Amino acid sequence: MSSLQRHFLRRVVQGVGRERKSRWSLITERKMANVVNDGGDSTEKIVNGAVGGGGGVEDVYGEDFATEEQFLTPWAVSIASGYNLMRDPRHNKGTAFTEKERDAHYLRGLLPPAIFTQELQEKRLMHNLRQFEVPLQRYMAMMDLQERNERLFYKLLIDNVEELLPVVYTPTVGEACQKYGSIFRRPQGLYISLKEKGKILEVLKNWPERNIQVIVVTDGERILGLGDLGCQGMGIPVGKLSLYTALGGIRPSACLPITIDVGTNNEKLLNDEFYIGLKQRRATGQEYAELLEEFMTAVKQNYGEKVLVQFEDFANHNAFDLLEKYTRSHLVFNDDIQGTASVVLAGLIAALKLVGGTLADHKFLFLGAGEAGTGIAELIALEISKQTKAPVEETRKKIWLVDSKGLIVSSRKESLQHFKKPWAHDHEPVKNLLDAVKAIKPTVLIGSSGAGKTFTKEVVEAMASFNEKPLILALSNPTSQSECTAEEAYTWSQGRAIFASGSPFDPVEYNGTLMVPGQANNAYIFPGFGLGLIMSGAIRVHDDLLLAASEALAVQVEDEHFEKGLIYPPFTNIRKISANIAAKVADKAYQLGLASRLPRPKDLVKHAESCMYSPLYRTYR
Ligand SMILES: O=C([O-])CC(=O)C(=O)O
Ligand SMILES: [Mg+2]
Repeated sequence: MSSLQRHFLRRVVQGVGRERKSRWSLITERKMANVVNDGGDSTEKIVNGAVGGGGGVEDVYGEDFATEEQFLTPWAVSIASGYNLMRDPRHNKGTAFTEKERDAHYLRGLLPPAIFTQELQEKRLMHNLRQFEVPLQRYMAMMDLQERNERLFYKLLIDNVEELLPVVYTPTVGEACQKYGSIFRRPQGLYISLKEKGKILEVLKNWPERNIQVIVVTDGERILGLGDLGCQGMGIPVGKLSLYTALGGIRPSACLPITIDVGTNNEKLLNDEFYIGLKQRRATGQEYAELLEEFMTAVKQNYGEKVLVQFEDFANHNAFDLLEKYTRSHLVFNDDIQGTASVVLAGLIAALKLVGGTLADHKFLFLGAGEAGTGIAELIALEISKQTKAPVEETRKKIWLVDSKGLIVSSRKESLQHFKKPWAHDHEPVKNLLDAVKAIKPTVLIGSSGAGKTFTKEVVEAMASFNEKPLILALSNPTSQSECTAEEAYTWSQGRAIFASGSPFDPVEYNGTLMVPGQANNAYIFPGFGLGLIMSGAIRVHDDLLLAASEALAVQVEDEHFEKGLIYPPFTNIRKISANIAAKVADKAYQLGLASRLPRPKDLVKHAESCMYSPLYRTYR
């Protein structure tokens, strides 16, 4: 018996209860088996699990996978029919099961007689959701829906993306992580703690899905700008992966959220009776490195080398090292360093239409020299180098960073962490941000410190005193950590600032004009970027792929957006945007010889669209 067969058998034995045979679920499992067995290289559409764009098609899985014999193999026994089918969020349709399905799948009497369309269910749920005034209640209602009816969850999220992104993602996900222990209902991902040391491969095998394409992993040490939330950081991988599906079209069963629990240094959590993690201080050094090494090895062993591992919300001191260590052996991507960099670069490229000049004509000042700050700075330097052919050592000199000790200058070089060293330029010491703004006179001010309210009135006024249109990006999340609000940026610059922030702000009226702030959030990039990697079968990430993603996003800002002062397109079109990003990333991967899925599809945009998961219900025969 193969390990896959054993796995399914285990699922059956683990009390799935009834052993009624239902064709569609068998066929689903067979398809997964095929994908796993052929190493993921069957047709691309199957690889990404979207058949003909999904929904509404009779028996979309086709009959060809199933023979009577396969029906009788033990591991292929139906895992859901009747009551269990309704309890299976991946296949449940609730009141939308048709008469035929109710007959065929033992659902008679288990549902009230009315049959709803998915649209009507959506309308009802959106109405219910809007009754909750507290964002966290909306978050919990959405998580409940995801646990109950996955396709409906994604339909809501995709159709109402601007309204629901702040609910399942920043800022609300931040609060959810802070309170994760009390609101915890069902595990939504894998927890790998120090207790699992030596057994990580086995733990991975406990996850019910085999064909994983994207893992988002955190160790919870720097959750958004909220600091160490330990094991409760799980909300972040869960939220990011729901965006991978909703925004990038990766099918949900291919997504795996993981939290690595090496303890927490958060005293409040250590003393909280509802804390769900290990109650010990963080393991560091060799103990930490060994656990991560075991994890990365197990991931590759279990899922192959094309699984994308996205590092999320690790603290600076681990994030850079992990990325550097695994970038040559695994398909890894750090969203906070690389995803944020790519989205900000896109915004800057787009903003040139409003502020004029080339990137090389601008001067950049950052508050915050961690993952986001140095990641963005480096990508800007690379792009300028690409455009001007100047060496990157030169182009870095247009970029200045301020950390907690003031402007980073060469006289500090010895005491700097390695990721700050490239930014230590010659200048006399400057103690604080305001003085740095006055001394450097940047055209672009970027906040990436995780510290809220740090772009004070004086700082914004200084920016506005020597820039006609100061470009101000307050990237820290969630909203409470934003360097300034949209209203402050507009008011203090007399309505001249071009402003975008990591967490969303509502439009602001200034002197009778409605100012619309953009959201410079990595959610624009990682879903499409990941799709591009997956559909091309990329085996490594390269900086040029990030640059390709930035350029792909920037060109999708249209005149009507610029007229409103926006430097990002609205999220409403995000799936189309993601398909375009995916196509450009895949194209670059093919050019660089990093793509393993051959032959290269001719029309990569169309191909990306055809690979995307559709949340529409399927009809079960
Ligand atoms: O999650 C977000 O909204 C953006 C992000 O990666 C972070 O702030 O760490
Ligand atoms: Mg993050």
